[in-house]
Amino acid sequence: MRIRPIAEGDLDELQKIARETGVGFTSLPDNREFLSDKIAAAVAAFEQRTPVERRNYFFVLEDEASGELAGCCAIESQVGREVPFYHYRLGTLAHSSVQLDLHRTIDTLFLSSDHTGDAEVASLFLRPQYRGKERSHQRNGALLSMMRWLFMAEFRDQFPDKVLAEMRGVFDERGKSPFWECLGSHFFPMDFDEADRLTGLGQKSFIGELMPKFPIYTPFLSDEARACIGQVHRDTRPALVMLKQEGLRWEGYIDIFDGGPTVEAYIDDVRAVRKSRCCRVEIRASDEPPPARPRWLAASTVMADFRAAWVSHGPDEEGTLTLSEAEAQRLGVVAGDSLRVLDTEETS
Ligand SMILES: CC(C)(COP(=O)(O)OP(=O)(O)OC[C@H]1O[C@@H](n2cnc3c(N)ncnc32)[C@H](O)[C@@H]1OP(=O)(O)O)[C@@H](O)C(=O)NCCC(=O)NCCSC(=O)CCC(=O)O
Ligand SMILES: NC(=[NH2+])NCCC[C@H](N)C(=O)O
Repeated sequence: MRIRPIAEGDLDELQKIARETGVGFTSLPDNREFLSDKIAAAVAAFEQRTPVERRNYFFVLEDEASGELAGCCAIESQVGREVPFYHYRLGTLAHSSVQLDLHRTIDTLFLSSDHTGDAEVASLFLRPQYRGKERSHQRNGALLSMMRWLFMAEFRDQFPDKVLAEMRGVFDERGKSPFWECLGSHFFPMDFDEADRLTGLGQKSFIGELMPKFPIYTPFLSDEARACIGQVHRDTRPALVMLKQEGLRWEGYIDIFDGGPTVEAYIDDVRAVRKSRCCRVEIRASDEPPPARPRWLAASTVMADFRAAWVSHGPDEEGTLTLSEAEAQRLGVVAGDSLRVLDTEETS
């Protein structure tokens, strides 16, 4: 399995993935023209033809044996530069009366665009047949999620100080979002799917304009809606676990439609950004069977034709990484090239 930038020829496969993503997966609506534009924008980003603050790097995970796309992920260099990027921030208002000797604090949602200019990791999706439960030895989900930190560490000067991720919120068994039903639907007369589709197509700001701007006291929401605040969709839990392991935290920002949490960090504080390092490649003649659970992640140090994959060993004390022929080919390197590596099991 290897990661590479998306290419023009991937449109059919990307559309298949878009159909599989399901409710609340905003960034991949099943719209061929949109997906085609997304690919073109990504190709231009990897070729560094777009300004650094407008780059949407879109990666795919490719099954070398079948040529099939197993999944995808993305990094947006800066959000909210073209259209406003809204959240609700969960804050506290204190209400007190000295005369009555009463002091109350009430949770309140404030409309914000505090994350304007931050980078975003997004669009993390692995087809079900490639997920942990089916093929636990391959750590495909971790490869997709974590390779983005190697990319950001390598091209650090092209990213801002902070990074965020918006997580899919909670939906009931009928696919309805209790948060949307209680809040958004009063201001925008359509179901969540339609609002989410418009958002994915880039029209979130226009919907955002119509959402309530004054602070919302959460006791006015239904119990079901309140219970969604900061909670994620079942299928998104592994994605959140992986981000938290890298040090991203929920600071009280939520999605204005489904209440899903936004997690964030300073890029320089992200564990994998801090721990990854460059090494020089050597090639060995013999092949060995891959380890039962790969721990070393390697990625290109060049942007055009970027690659990332698991490798069976880490670098030695001199910083030399010895790869098998197959690994070198997978990563598009020859002896003497450099790669960025990460020990994914190294803690803190
Ligand atoms: C998120 C992924 C790609 C993850 O892939 P897998 O399911 O194969 O993951 P996995 O290898 O089984 O697990 C990854 C890590 O999470 C841990 N883990 C797995 N399941 C867990 C659970 N239920 N609760 C807590 N932890 C769990 C494992 O220990 C593992 O770490 P170790 O390997 O270290 O043991 C997939 O589940 C998926 O496509 N989900 C549906 C789409 C989705 O909701 N995507 C997120 C949307 S939100 C978004 O895109 C923004 C976030 C982002 O871009 O990162
Ligand atoms: N609250 C939400 N539903 N946010 C969107 C989450 C999905 C994911 N971050 C994406 O890029 O599509």
